[in-house]
Parts: sequence; C-alpha cells; structure tokens
Amino acid sequence: MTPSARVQTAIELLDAIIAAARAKAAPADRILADWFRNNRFAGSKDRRAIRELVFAAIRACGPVPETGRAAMLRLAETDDSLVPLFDGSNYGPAPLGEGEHAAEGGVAPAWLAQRLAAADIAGPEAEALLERAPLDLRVNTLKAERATLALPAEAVPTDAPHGLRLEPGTPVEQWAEFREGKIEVQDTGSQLACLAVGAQPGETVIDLCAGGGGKTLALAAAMDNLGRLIASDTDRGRLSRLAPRAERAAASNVTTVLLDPRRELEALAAVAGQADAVLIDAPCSGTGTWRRNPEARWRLDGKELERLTAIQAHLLDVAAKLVKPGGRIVYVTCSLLDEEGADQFDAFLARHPNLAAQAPDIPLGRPRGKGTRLTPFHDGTDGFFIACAE
Ligand SMILES: C[S@@+](CC[C@H](N)C(=O)[O-])C[C@H]1O[C@@H](n2cnc3c(N)ncnc32)[C@H](O)[C@@H]1O
Repeated sequence: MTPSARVQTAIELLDAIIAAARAKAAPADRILADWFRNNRFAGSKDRRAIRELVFAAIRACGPVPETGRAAMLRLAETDDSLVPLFDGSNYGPAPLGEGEHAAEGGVAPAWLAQRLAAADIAGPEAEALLERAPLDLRVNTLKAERATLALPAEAVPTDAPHGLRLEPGTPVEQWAEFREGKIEVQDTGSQLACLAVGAQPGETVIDLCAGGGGKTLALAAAMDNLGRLIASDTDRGRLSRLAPRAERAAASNVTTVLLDPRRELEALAAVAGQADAVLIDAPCSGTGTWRRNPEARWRLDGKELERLTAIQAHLLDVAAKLVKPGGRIVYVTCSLLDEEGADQFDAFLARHPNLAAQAPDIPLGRPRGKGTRLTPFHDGTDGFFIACAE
C-alpha cells in the first residue's frame, strides 16, 4: 500500500471506531482485527503502519471527533509528514479543502478533563495518561525466579518483586517461557495491587472480581498454591478464560465461582465471614488505562460513571460480609477519579466504623485519601487507586 492509501484506510477505520464508540459497540482493537482479517492484501508493514496511525489519531483527539478525516487532520497538526499525503492520489485521501477543520485536541472530553483536574490529574500528569505503555511481565514464582530466568530479550527489573520491563511490542506471546507459564504479561501497577493483598500460604483469599484471572494467578503464586483461593465474577465468558491460564501457570488452588449481580453473597455463602483477605478489583471507568485503551475516554459518560460507582460501593459492602474479623479488604480501581477511589473508600469506611484503613505496603505511589495512588507520570505504571481496610 502507498503511504497515502494507508492514511485513507486509517481514516475509514477511524470512522468505524467513532461510530462504534458512540453506539458503545465493538472496541477499536476488534474493528482493526476484523479489517486486517478481511483485507489480506495489507501486509504486516501496512498493518503496523495503519494501526499506529489509528491509535495516534485517537490519542490526538480529546472529545469524540466528528469524522475519521477530522481526527487524522488533528494528528497532521503535530506530524508534518502526514500533510503531503492528502494528495488526492488513487486510494489516498482527498486534498485538504479550504478552511477544513481538524478535530479538537486535548486529553479528554471537557467534562472528564475537569473531573480529572479535580482529582489533581492535570498538566503533565494528564498528558502522561496517553503515552505509550511499556510491556511489563510478572515472573511466575510457581515455575521460575526473576534472578535466574533467561529471556530472549533484555528485560529490566521493576519495583514489583517479580516484575520485568520490556520494550512495548516485544512478541512475548511467542516465547517458550510464555507458553510454559513462566511469565505473565501484567502491568507493574497491577502486580503491586496484588502485593497489597499480602496473600499468604494457607489463607482463604477471595478475588471477588477476578475476570480472566490476571490477579488471581499472582495471588496463587504468592500463596505458593497453599490455602483456598476463590476467583469469582459475574461474567461467565471472562471467568471461563481463567482455567486454561491457571493450568499453564500451574496455579492449582483456585476455585472459580460464577456470581449473579446483586446476589453475589448467595454463591459465596459457604465462605461468608471466613476470608483472610478479599480483593475487590472493581469494575471502573479505566481512566488509568488510557495508555492502552485511549478510545475508552470517548465511551464514558456521567451516567456510566454513576452506574460504576454504585457497583463499586455495593461490592465493597459485599466484601465486608465475606471477610473474617481482623481480615483484610483490598479495594483497587484502575481509575484516577476520586469518586471511584479516595471518596468511594472514605464512604465505605463511614458505613463500616468497625473497619480501619491501613496504608498499602507497596514500594510505589503516593497517598491519596486513605489509600495510595499510582500514576503513569509519577510511577510509570497504569493509573491505580489501592486501599486496604482491616
Ligand atoms: C477490573 S475488571 C477485573 C480484572 C481482573 N481482576 C484481572 O486482573 O484480570 C472488573 C471485573 O468485575 C466484574 N464484575 C462486574 N460486576 C461484578 C459483580 N457484581 N460481582 C463480581 N464481579 C463483577 C467484571 O465482569 C470484570 O471482570
């Protein structure tokens, strides 16, 4: 494909991504994957270039752009090499029109940028939310040790006890060490959220919102497979991905439990009041993960945020019923908004005067309310709020 044709293809894909964001339909990654599958004439270099153009254009636009072309024009304002490619050539974009407008830039739609600023995420802290994320690994201590594991590419130890950092795009999924379950792809912030649980061999630990089990596997390793680890979620599809991952990682003390929304305690009745620790990796707006999902900021609205904060409050109250007296509740969101973090946790403690906050014992982050906050700018991790109560 010519460079102009790649730009035009990226514009058309952006049109599809914008429409899907408005309709809360397929995510950008899926739209790209479908297009690549159906257009085999695009070679691997074309695919890489188109993907980079699409994601750079998404990052460049704060609010949802009107069209893919307006988004690309916004990107062209910061990348001079794109301007001559609007040349009207075969398969390329039409030449620039007189007074044609580029989409609006910025970190996020205005309402959301304001909410972030209210949580002290502004200026460089806000801009760093859209940088390219590194590729972090967790060495699975059930199968390997960071100090002795040899990998095909240079990896730098991170502040997480078993963490390694690689260049973004390193094809780790093709490595034998990945297939053998010696390494997992996991952001350092996520690894530290698991560390905050302080899971010990022999304990009963509940990973209440386990999803596909990213954190469950880290907890199983911390427990050295000893004790009970319950991984629950309301999403059958996500939870079903856990078993093969656990097998690959040799995590053998995990039991999965499918929950009904609002009736979570029914399925977990057998362990109510018995857990040494409950991790709530709550569903959230994901404002801390825009480095990986920049288009998520086009999908969020006030109503969705309200829905999420209500679920978070509910799950915190569920956890309070699962934990045994003196047990630990660890609340985690990959959001930097206080309504999902510090304020949510304060409200929980006010509803449960028998519980007290404990500062999470992790090597990165800064205090935020009664918890700790990690940010891409300050900590080089995804954005997280992590708080513990006992
Ligand atoms: C942030 S994701 C979890 C990611 C996962 N812990 C990991 O590390 O891969 C939040 C999860 O909460 C789940 N969830 C939503 N509502 C829930 C509920 N009422 N009870 C339990 N899980 C719920 C979602 O299905 C989603 O998988």
